[in-house]
Amino acid sequence: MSTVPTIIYTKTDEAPLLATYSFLPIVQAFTKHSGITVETRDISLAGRIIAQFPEFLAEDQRIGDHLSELGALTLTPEANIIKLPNISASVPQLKAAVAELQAKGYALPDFPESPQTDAEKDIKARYAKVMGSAVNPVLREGNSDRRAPKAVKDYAKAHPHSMGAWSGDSKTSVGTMGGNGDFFSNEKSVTVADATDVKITFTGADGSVKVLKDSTPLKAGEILDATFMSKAALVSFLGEQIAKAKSEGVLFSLHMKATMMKVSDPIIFGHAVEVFFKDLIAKHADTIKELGVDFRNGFGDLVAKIEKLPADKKAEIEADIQAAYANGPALSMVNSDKGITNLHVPSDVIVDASMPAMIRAGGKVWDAQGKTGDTLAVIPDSSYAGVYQAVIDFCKKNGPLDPKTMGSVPNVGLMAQAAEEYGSHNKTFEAPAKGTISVTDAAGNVLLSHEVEAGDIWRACQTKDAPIQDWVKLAVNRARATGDPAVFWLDKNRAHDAQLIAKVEAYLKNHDTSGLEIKILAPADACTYSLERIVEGKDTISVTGNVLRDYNTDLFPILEVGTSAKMLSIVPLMNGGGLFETGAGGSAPKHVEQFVQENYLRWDSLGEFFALAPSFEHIADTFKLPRAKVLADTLDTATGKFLEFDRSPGRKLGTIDNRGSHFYLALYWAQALVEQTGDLELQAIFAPVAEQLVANEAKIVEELIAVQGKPVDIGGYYQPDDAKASEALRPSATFKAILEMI
Ligand SMILES: NC(=O)C1=CN([C@@H]2O[C@H](COP(=O)(O)OP(=O)(O)OC[C@H]3O[C@@H](n4cnc5c(N)ncnc54)[C@H](OP(=O)(O)O)[C@@H]3O)[C@@H](O)[C@H]2O)C=CC1
Ligand SMILES: O=C(O)CCC(=O)C(=O)O
Ligand SMILES: [Mg+2]
Repeated sequence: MSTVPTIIYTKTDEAPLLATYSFLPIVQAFTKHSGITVETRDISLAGRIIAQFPEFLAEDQRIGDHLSELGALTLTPEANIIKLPNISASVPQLKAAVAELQAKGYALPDFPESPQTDAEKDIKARYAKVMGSAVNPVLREGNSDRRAPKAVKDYAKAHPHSMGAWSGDSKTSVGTMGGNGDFFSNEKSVTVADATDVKITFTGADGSVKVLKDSTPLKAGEILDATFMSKAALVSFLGEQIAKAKSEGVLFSLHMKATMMKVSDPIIFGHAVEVFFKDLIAKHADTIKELGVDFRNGFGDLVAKIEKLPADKKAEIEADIQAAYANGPALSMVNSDKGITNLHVPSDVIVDASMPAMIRAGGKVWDAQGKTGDTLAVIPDSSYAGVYQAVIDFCKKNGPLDPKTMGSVPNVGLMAQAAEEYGSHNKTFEAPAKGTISVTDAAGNVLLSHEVEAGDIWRACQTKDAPIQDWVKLAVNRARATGDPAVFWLDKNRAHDAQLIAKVEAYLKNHDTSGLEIKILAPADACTYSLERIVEGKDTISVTGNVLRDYNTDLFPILEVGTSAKMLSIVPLMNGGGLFETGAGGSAPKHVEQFVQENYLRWDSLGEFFALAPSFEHIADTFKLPRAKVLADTLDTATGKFLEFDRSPGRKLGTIDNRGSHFYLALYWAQALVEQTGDLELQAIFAPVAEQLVANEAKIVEELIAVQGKPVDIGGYYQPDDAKASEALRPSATFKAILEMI
């Protein structure tokens, strides 16, 4: 065990990275006399790309594989990681990041779209390692406990965020395939009694055999599922939905998770683009082929590549694009000013955040004119789509939820060791032809098999037993700690869930559940049950699998407290370490755009504050370091005061932004350190600091606000220049000087 208490503060991307330039120096100053070391590790997209290609780069450009290092650390009891959100890159983002780094002098290889040689295949495989959700599954060696702290709920009740109106005649609804060839309907699941190693094989109708994955070790008691989405069913479903949106006069929107489901969902996304623009694509098939357009990267891939065409050809295609828009249903927009539609980039619209935002807005999305309208929200697979329909039905009947009075739905999520769908990407395949895909164990027994057609998307998912036991324990602990009902969102009619229910029922018996209300309900029913309670101001713990963990921890926070940035998000690692995620949301790309345009950062760091307190507590416990507990308690007090005085970033220029909010946190933290009497040495150290911060409040705030309103250069998007970014994010000389006193 390491002897120096160390917090690893992750260096990530976009808005959280910008916030780090301002906040980390504060954390380092406040921990300086505590015996705690605060170090960073670079898990940004740029850092992860660089780490893959050492031999292409100069010595001083190389970065070690910090992600693997942290992955190993999560297996140890002293692991203590503050994990900020990072980019889960789609192909367009990956290419943009590579281009930026190349322009900065990094001799990285281009991303090979269709690799031919072994060397190109190796390069593509290395890039594949950093694509999509490549970070979280490595670090999440524990299950998740996400909830809105009481102070945040109280704040939302006192300062309710806006909620769009919902009327009974809203035409918004969810479109999903249902029992028609989707993942839900085709799922098969087994629990293996003994450890084994399974092989995934495709056998063509012509008798040819291809091993898709040679080895997947399973532990005793592990659940293994397999399922597929029929391409034919999907394509015909998408055609129907597009026609339906048009006939109902609502905006068509598609909601996928192409980042986390990085193999299956870009394929589905690509089909949606191809169906929507069917005539255009048929008419220009040859040109599209020549240009090497890949619709899995979104319609934007075509829009970008036609730039290379001669002017007349380009104009012809552009006119046909306009005709396609005019012919189809109106498309929901990501950015109507720039003409970016829902189908442009697969990572622009991500279901966990996009559906709650739509629901919060009263069932509305943006149209091409910048107005809002009702939508047919298409979520092809029906495993979880019903949850959103349940919320929509509830709001249509009862009107919008009221943040002033509503209860809460915290979440206990099964995610350790890449549980369920989010661990499926290395076991997801597009069927090469008509045939059978089978999973056989080490003894040659067929565990699962499906008849597939060319293009069907087949996937297998694993869920280990130890994480399930840990998850059940965590659920019981939360129910005991709160007295609230705990509902397992599991559907006995779904193959995987049926296996899980058997385990849940067995493992609940290992715990004292007397007096606790524990239920198992199918997801949509569990959602309705929780909503019926939420309007009565009651809390209901949602105990879910990995995907619903992701969905629910944006859905309920966004409705309850306006954003998932304010969530406490703890991952008690199974070997005793702690992973403290900051909030439950992402890296807020649009905040960066605003920052570089007008030097204003709207990012709210409450998630970071909430993560840091239990991180200190973990150190206090693990290293028997009372001073760490003092830091935790005083930070808690400071965060409470921060909420009470409403010091989160404002929404408009001229108010304090992220940097000002950090100043106030520092001020309140210093004051709390002075007010405590348990550690007199710390009290003495922080007395002059608190005094200086109070005395200079007006000056510091003025210095922080003075820089707003003009563009600012941070020297890069994916890899900002540290010196420039640090200067931009720490514009108050007075505040800096006071921190240096510590
Ligand atoms: N843990 C992780 O590493 C996660 C990473 N991601 C990644 O983040 C990127 C963007 O994902 P996306 O789905 O757009 O979701 P985001 O959560 O980044 O953005 C959705 C919106 O949430 C609001 N928001 C989120 N966090 C904050 C914050 N701290 N302060 C203020 N507002 C906030 C903002 O909108 P508003 O105007 O409504 O306030 C923001 O535009 C992707 O690359 C995705 O893969 C996503 C989720 C988790
Ligand atoms: O890892 C990712 O890509 C996103 C994670 C996420 O959305 C979540 O855990 O809530
Ligand atoms: Mg999420």
